[in-house]
Amino acid sequence: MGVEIDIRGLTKSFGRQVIWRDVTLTLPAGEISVLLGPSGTGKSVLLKTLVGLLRPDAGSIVIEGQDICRLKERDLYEVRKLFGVLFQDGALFGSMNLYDNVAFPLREHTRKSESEIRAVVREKMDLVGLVGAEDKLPGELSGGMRKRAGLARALVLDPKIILFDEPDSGLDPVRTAFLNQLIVDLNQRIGATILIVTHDINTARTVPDNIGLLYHRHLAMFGPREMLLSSEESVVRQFLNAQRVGPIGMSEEKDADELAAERDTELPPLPPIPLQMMPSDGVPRSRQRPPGQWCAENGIVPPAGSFGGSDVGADPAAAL
Ligand SMILES: Nc1ncnc2c1ncn2[C@@H]1O[C@H](COP(=O)(O)OP(=O)(O)OP(=O)(O)O)[C@@H](O)[C@H]1O
Repeated sequence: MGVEIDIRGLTKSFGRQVIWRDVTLTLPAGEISVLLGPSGTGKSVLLKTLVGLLRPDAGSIVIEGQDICRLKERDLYEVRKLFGVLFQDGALFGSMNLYDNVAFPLREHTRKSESEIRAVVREKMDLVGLVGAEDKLPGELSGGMRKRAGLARALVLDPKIILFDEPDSGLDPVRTAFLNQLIVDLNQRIGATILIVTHDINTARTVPDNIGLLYHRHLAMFGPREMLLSSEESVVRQFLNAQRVGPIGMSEEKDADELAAERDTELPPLPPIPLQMMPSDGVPRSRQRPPGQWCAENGIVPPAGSFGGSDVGADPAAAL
């Protein structure tokens, strides 16, 4: 089962460049969260800070009662075992075949015998649909296969937290849909806490339980998927609906003249909130909320046509 990550007042600068300040959010245990934000807003820096590869200037990250920002390197090494990280390109060793790549963390961090390692590698390769490709070198694989191999390797130590850095980068929409399904199925199966950094709006709208948006050196909003998808907050609305009208410009922020020029531009209505992606077997994940529940509980009327026209508050399995 996953663990909660409690982030309070996190601030990070490189020299005089403030990346973000006072970032506060809780990643709920066992839920899937997505982090969005224009390029350069420090999403990857946040992921690296979560696994202790970068130290923040201020703030805390509490996991299982320990503030990892205050841990010594030796203790951090133990905490890192809670994490599985899928980097953008899979971060595989080019000279090792897939089997050895996936076995690597087990050989480095455990005392398992080679036959035990074989069983774990086979299970994870099976989970990501790569059985039979064990002898291939990373260079012989497509981008999607490399990502899946990277995911198998991220899973071998049975992580309680899985971080995905742009899992959809370089993938076509079909492969992205398959990978997203794999993430949802994985969450259902092992209950890990998952954080996905992505630029893919479709992923952000359909996969997570929660969405966060980094913008202008702070966390503009973080909360349940339906809260963000029904938000009238201009930056959230612009980003999640991929619109040009709004405060985000080509180089992050529009200036006063640009904003004044579009003051009278009428924004298109919010698009319907789509149904959340279900696990392949149609059984809702343990932390999955029925469609429309958040809106109903908070007195928000979702945009017309939301949830595929299903009844608000209906059982997600029934909505398929
Ligand atoms: N180790 C570092 N030293 C100095 N500056 C850094 C370092 N790592 C990142 N930065 C800077 O931090 C800022 C945020 O980078 P980051 O890669 O986290 O952005 P991002 O939101 O993930 O962008 P993208 O969506 O384009 O991947 C950038 O200006 C980058 O140059």
